Amino acid sequence: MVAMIEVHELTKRFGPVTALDRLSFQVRPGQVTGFLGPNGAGKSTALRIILGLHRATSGEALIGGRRYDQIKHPLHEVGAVLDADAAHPGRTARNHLACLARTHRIGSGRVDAVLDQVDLATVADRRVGTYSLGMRQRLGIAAALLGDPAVIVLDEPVNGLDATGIRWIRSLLRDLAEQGRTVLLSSHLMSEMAVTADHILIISAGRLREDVAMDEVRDSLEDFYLGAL
Ligand SMILES: Nc1ncnc2c1ncn2[C@@H]1O[C@H](COP(=O)(O)OP(=O)(O)OP(=O)(O)O)[C@@H](O)[C@H]1O
Repeated sequence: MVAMIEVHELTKRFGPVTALDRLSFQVRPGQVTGFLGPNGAGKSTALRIILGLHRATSGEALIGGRRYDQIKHPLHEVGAVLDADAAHPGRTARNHLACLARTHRIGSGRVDAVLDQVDLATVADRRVGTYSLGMRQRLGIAAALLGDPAVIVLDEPVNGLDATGIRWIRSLLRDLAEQGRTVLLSSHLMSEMAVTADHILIISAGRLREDVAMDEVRDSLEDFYLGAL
């Protein structure tokens, strides 16, 4: 189930704006990789191209050697959390996950498994509209894990979460990486990356500035980061 993310010379223009400028990097299995950069650096754009939601102007992004649109059963291979509000507020969490499972030919037993994994089992029959932000984040993660994917991509997963929620996500991501999965998460928070990521990719103005093991820079991360921009 090992799969790498490979980004080759990715360029994305929105009219006159160059959001990504020949961006290249690889994300390896078995570790948490942090995708770090200031607001507007191009992080979300790159993640959206990796996940087939934007088309690149040039270059390509591959998951396990294939573009997202070439993957036959994407939920089985890639789990993504881009937006905590993807579920309809009138639905229960269980219902939301069961529909996703049915649509993607995932066994219904996975619904209970992921509800347990994200600690929502006791509230699974409540409507999502009554959930806190932290609970909605957990539900987004449950949906991403439903197909037991080897690759997990999260855009700013700790935004708006309290200390307990942040610690919970951190330990979940560590567990997923230890299981040999490829975990990529974006953030503009260096402090969060210092305790979560094994490896960091720093981008600014759509270009890769650094690609480095966290152990090499942890002690001076702020200086390193600001120096890289
Ligand atoms: N759909 C779009 N249309 C036009 N410009 C866009 C679009 N999406 C992104 N951009 C521009 O591309 C650049 C990169 O934006 P992006 O959202 O990828 O950055 P980011 O690193 O994710 O930032 P943030 O941390 O603020 O989310 C910005 O200049 C942004 O304004």
